[in-house]
Amino acid sequence: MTLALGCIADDYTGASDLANTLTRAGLRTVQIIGVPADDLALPEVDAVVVSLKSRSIEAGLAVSRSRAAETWLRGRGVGHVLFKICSTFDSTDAGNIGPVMDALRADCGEGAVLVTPAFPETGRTVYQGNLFVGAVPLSESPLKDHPLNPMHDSNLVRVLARQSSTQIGLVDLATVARGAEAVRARLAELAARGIGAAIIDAVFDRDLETIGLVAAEHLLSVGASGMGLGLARALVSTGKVKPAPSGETGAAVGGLAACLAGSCSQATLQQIASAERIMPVLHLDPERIVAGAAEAQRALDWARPRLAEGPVLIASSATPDAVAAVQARHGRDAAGHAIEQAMAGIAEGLVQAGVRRLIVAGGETSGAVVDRLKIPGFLVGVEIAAGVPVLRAVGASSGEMLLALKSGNFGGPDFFSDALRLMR
Ligand SMILES: Nc1ncnc2c1ncn2[C@@H]1O[C@H](COP(=O)(O)OP(=O)(O)O)[C@@H](O)[C@H]1O
Ligand SMILES: O=C(O)[C@@H](O)C(=O)COP(=O)(O)O
Repeated sequence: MTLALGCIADDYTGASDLANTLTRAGLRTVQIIGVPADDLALPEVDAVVVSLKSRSIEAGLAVSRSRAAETWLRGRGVGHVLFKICSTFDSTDAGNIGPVMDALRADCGEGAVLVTPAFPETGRTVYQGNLFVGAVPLSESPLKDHPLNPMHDSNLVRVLARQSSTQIGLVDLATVARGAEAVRARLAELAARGIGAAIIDAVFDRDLETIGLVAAEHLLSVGASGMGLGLARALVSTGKVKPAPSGETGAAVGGLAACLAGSCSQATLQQIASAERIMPVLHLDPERIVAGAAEAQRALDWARPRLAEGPVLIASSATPDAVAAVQARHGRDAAGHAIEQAMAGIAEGLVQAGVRRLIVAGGETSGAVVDRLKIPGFLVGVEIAAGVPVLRAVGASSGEMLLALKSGNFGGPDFFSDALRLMR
């Protein structure tokens, strides 16, 4: 079997968002956790999304893991690799988007790489190289307060230039609007000037379709789910993939249900407030989490007797001021890591207590949870909200399980009840 598209995602929620988009566009897609073993037997699929937890780790490690994933994908005959990043370009001046892009580009010998985080369905658009989140520039959006990578510059040409060793160009919306031939010509012109990557504007899905047609002729692209949409539609429209009906509809799993939230995004804080009306919610004390294992144990002792009555929600999420206070005392990475590991321990305890339907809010948080549960991969089911599908765990030691890995920023106010309704 030859894979039509290989993807390397820098976090697990991002990977399931992309797998969801590819599936909806007609590509049979599987999401794999970590770099797969050489002898992994794949089902009959068109696309593989390799999920890494490489967004917020040291850049050198992100590069080596991404390279290993690329080698695996190319070894399976993949012509085009999409490096999936966040639609809000989550990164710091140290990386990891630039260093990973540079390494993958060097490995495959690509000229100029097309880069766009645009994902109009969730309000992410790019104009003149500037990223908008809904109606506001990135630097004025809630992403300015992200606990791990606060975003203070909306101009992605500048942001990527600070992270990359190559010069960064721009393919503007006027060029995209003129169609694929105009984009090809502009890209060739940039490559001839030695420019190794270009932010490309996109405001509507039709822009992404144009971008996808050109990107699919190359070896590498960098983008969010919108780039995935463009590539998938190009693969279908050029006859390289025969579209399949979307979404697996396996048997109900049943079992107990629980929700975990480690995202501190505005959207997640609102969703937690809304969940308080329909299920018991425990707010963890971040100070006590950093101090030791007792807080995770308290959470499990609180949850166990309640689970038989219905779903519960356990959250570490806090407002920007409270997050800043914890980080000032313990350091950003140490606090984040301790809280992620506590959430992973709680997830493990919940599964031991019989939870088989688990919803996790937050990308890094989801990464820690899925790693702890040692889930090797997922099949994509129905869509709960834009960018968030129901996932069926494949090969997990706990047996049948349904999960939803929600990007902190995604989903409407009633996301938790919306998800529980669809996770049977
Ligand atoms: N109360 C808190 N104080 C400080 N950091 C927190 C708190 N709660 C969660 N975190 C950390 O914030 C980060 C949130 O990132 P993530 O899970 O990726 O969410 P998102 O999807 O919103 O980016 C994680 O590292 C998490 O452990
Ligand atoms: O592209 C996106 O916005 C998401 O797919 C994504 O990457 C989510 O990251 P987190 O917000 O850290 O969950």
